[in-house]
Amino acid sequence: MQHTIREVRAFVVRGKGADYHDQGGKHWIDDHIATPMSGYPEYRQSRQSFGINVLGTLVIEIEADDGTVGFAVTTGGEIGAWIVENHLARFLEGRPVTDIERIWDQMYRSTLYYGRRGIVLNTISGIDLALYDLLGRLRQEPVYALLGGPVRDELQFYATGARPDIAQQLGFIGGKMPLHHGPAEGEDGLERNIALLADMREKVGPNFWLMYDCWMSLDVEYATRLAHRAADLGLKWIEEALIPDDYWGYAQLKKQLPPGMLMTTGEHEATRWGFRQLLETGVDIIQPDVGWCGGITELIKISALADAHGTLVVPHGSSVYSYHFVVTRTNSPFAEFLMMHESAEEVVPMFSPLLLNEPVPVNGRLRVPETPGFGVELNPEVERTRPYTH
Ligand SMILES: C[C@H](O)[C@H](O)[C@@H](O)[C@@H](O)C(=O)O
Ligand SMILES: [Mg+2]
Repeated sequence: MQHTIREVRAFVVRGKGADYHDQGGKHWIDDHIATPMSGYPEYRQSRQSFGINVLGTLVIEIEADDGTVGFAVTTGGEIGAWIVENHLARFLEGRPVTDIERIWDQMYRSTLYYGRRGIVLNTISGIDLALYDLLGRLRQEPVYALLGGPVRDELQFYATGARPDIAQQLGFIGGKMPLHHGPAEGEDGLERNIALLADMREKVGPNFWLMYDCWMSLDVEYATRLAHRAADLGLKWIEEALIPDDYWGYAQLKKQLPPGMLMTTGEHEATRWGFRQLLETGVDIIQPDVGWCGGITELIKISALADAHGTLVVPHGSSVYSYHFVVTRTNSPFAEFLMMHESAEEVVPMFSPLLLNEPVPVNGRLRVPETPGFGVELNPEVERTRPYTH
């Protein structure tokens, strides 16, 4: 039976949730982490000081003609809600739920004059994810079954956070740390970056994966020096060393890295075109966020392009939205789990407290639940507002 879309609704949630950088108190994720703003000392201690958490969470609900509601969450807040209600809803309401490709193409093409990447693609991603959630609920199938089914029984994860030593004890296959010091802090900062890595290598032994996430904070020269110093400590990959638009810098960095060290990036890239340009740099692993790159519909295309290049796709941590995708792709052998516990010492749901039934890895592994859609529900105790209607 064909179902049509009755209404699209957009809500905003403030605090934690999908805008996972929006944490309070003393959280490892906001503790002097190197960023593109680190050249300004006043913005060096905290990423919230320059606004990493200004957007907030965007919640998108899509209701079918029989009352079934699919939803998804992403980073987008009030700006995303405005785009949904005032621009994109027109391409969904009254249309078959299965019109996913046509809806995506119209959302992308109709926003090209002000979109292409960033908040507009976050919003398009959120709508696309909500459509897949709705379709899964209508068909009573998990999203991974709509994507061709699992190619592995369970997912294995590396953990991102301040404590790779604890991640090792918790059964993860590796630990990715945020880089704390960028070029503006000179040789002293570089030595401190290396000292932290050396200390962690001492704690985890020679074989546990250790990675640095540079969050767009470096230049080619500094990243090259850091990589060569870190090679002796077995750094497995250097992540997002440069700003996303510097494809030329990434191509240069890839040529200058020590043999065997991987170059990874992509969480702030979007669309098959952006990733085509990134793949031409020789990047070893791309890390699209399914809530930011264009959703499942676009990530399928990005992943196939990467597969043809022999490039792995390990999506940026985005909870169930990446798990249902990764489990169906042969070139996604493992996934990321972001440790959102404030000291990264415990496994807690990534988007907590926003979602009910949000699964987490146990001993670094997870069987994706067979529950219809993405298998999660919105927590009714989390306050949300609908700032616009149409
Ligand atoms: C840990 C990093 O600084 C970011 O906060 C993180 O969101 C992202 O870059 C990641 O790869 O998990
Ligand atoms: Mg990253």
